[in-house]
Amino acid sequence: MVEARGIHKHFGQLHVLKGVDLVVAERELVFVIGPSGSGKSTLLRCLNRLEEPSSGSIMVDGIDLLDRKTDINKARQRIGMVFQSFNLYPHMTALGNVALALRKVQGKGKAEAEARALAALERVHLADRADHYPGQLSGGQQQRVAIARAIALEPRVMLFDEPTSALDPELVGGVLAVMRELREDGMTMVVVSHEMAFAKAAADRVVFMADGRIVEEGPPAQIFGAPRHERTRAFIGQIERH
Ligand SMILES: Nc1ncnc2c1ncn2[C@@H]1O[C@H](COP(=O)(O)OP(=O)(O)OP(=O)(O)O)[C@@H](O)[C@H]1O
Repeated sequence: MVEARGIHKHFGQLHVLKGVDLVVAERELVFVIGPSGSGKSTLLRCLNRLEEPSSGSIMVDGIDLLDRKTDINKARQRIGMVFQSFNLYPHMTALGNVALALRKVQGKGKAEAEARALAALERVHLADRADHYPGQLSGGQQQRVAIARAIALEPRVMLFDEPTSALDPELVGGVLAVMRELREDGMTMVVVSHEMAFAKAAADRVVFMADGRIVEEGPPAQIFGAPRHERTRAFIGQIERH
C-alpha cells in the first residue's frame, strides 16, 4: 500500500531523514517510535507530501506521489491524516465538520455528504453528538470527529501523528479504541505515537527510528522484548523505566 524508498529530507543545513525505506502492506498497522527529533513526524508528513522529500520515491496505492504529473490533491484523498491537534471548525457542528470535507474535497451534494458524515460519526461512536459544536465536546470526542472526517473520505491508508498527545489521560482510551476498531476493519495504518501499550497490543510491526534512520523494525514482541540493536535496547529501557 505504501512503498517509500531512500527518503532524504533536509531543512536547510539540517539532514532530518537520511535514507529511509518504509514499506507498508495492505491492512498492516505499522507503529513508528523513536526519540524526540528522530524524524518520525517528518517521515509521516512526507508520506502524503505535506513535506516534500529532498530525494527518494513514494508510491501509495500504486500512485507515484513525487511524479510531477500526479494530481496531488486527488492522491491525498486516498491518504487520511489525523494530527495531534484536531483542527475542527469551531462554528460548525460535528456533522458539519465531517460533511464539509466531503463537499469540498469530493464535491458531494449536501444530503449525500450529511448521510456519509453521519455514517462516519457512527463508526467513531459519536452519532448522538452529531449536532454538537467542538466546544461542547471533550478533546477525545473532538479527536474522534477528526478521525470520522478522515474516514468519511474512504482513504486507503491512514496516517496518525501523535493522535492522543494533546489529550488528558482519561480521554486517550476512547481514541485508541476507535483506532483498534479501524485496524480490525482492515484499514492500513501508520501511527506515530508514544502509546507503547497500544503498539504492543495492536501493531503488526514496530519501526524504531533514531537520528533520521530506521535502526530496527520487527514485530512488537521483538522490539519491546528482545531488541537486537543497542540503540533500540537503550530507548526501550528508558521508556520502560518511566
Ligand atoms: N519545518 C521544519 N523546519 C525546520 N526544521 C524542522 C521542520 N520540521 C522538523 N524539523 C526538525 O527536524 C527534526 C525532526 O523533527 P520531527 O518532528 O520529524 O521529529 P520527531 O521524531 O517526530 O520528534 P517528536 O517525537 O519530538 O515529535 C527536528 O530536529 C526538527 O526540529
